[in-house]
Amino acid sequence: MSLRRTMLFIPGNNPGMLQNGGVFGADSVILDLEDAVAPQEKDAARFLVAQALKTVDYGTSEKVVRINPLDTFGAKDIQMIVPCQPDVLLVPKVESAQDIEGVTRLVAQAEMEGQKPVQLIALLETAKGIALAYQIAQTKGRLVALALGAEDYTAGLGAARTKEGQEIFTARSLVINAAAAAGIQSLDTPFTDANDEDGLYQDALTGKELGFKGKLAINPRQIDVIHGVLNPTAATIEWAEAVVQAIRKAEAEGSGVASLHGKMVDAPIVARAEHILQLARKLGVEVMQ
Ligand SMILES: CC(=O)SCCNC(=O)CCNC(=O)[C@H](O)C(C)(C)COP(=O)(O)OP(=O)(O)OC[C@H]1O[C@@H](n2cnc3c(N)ncnc32)[C@H](O)[C@@H]1OP(=O)(O)O
Ligand SMILES: O=C([O-])CC(=O)C(=O)O
Ligand SMILES: [Mg+2]
Repeated sequence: MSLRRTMLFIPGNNPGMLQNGGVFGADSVILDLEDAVAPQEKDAARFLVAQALKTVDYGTSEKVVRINPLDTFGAKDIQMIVPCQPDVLLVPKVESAQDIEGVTRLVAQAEMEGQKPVQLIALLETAKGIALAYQIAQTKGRLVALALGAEDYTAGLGAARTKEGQEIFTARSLVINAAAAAGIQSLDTPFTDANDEDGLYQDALTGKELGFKGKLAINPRQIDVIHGVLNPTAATIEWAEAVVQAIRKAEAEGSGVASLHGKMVDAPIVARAEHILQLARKLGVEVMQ
C-alpha cells in the first residue's frame, strides 16, 4: 500500500502553487478541480491541471486530482485528466458504491492503451456517504482508500465545526472501521487553520490514535507537523523490535506469550509492533528483519 501520510491540496486554478507543489515533500499532491475552484474557473483549471500533470515534476509525490462530482463537471474532468496519467482520482461527495462504479466506467473509457491503471479514493463528506461507508469501501477494482471531508459533512448536518472535533468523532470512526474492514486505507480530514500549529498537532494525533493512516493538508507548513505525528519515534521502533525479539524467543521455547518488562506480549501486540516496523522500513529506517 502506498504511503499517504500527507496529501497536500493545491487549488487547480493557481499556476504558481501548481508549479511549486512538488517541493514540499508531501507523500501526495492533490490538484483540486472541485471546491477550491469557483464554477466560472472550472474550464481554465481543468486545462491548467492537465498541463501541470504533463510538465511539472512532482518528485516522489503521488499525483492525485480531485475531480468534480459526476452530476456537475466530473465527466469532463475525467475525459481530459485521465489521459494525462494521474496516479489517483479523489472522488468527492461519494454516497454509494454506484458512484464509484460510475467513475470507474468513465475512467476505463478515458485511459489510453498501456496506461498504468488510475486508482480511486472516495471522499465521504455527506451524511449518506458516512452511513454507507462500508458498502462504498467494498467497491472492488480501483478503490484504494476512503477519506473524510469534515467541512461539507458538518455543514450538511448543521453541526458546529470545532477545533477539538467532537462533532466528527463518529464519522471518523465509521470511515476508519469501514476502510479497515475492506482492507483499504483511511485518510483524515484536513485541519483548516494553516496558522494554528498546536491545533494541527492535536488534531493529527487524535486522527492517528483513532486509526487513520494519513491526513489531508491545505498548506505546506502542515506537512512536517503531520509527518512528525505519524512517523514512528526511535523509542517506538525500539519497543517494536523488543516485542518481536521477545516473542521469537518465547516461540523458540514453545510458548505463544512472552513478557516484556512485566507486560504481556501476545499475537495482537506483535501485530502492532510489526506494523510499526513495516512503516519504519517504508520510511527508510533500518530495523531488524
Ligand atoms: C474543505 C476543502 O475542500 S479543503 C481543499 C480545498 N482547499 C484548498 O485547496 C486550499 C489550499 N490552500 C491555500 O490556498 C492556502 O494555503 C490558504 C488559503 C489555506 C492559506 O493561504 P495563505 O495564508 O496565503 O498561505 P501562506 O501565507 O501560508 O503561503 C505561503 C506560501 O506557500 C504557498 N502555498 C500555500 N498553500 C499552498 C498549497 N496548498 N500548495 C502549494 N503552495 C501553497 C503560497 O503560494 C506561498 O508561496 P510564496 O511564499 O512563494 O508566495
Ligand atoms: O477533502 C477534504 O477532506 C476537504 C473537504 O472537501 C471537506 O472537508 O469538505
Ligand atoms: Mg468538501
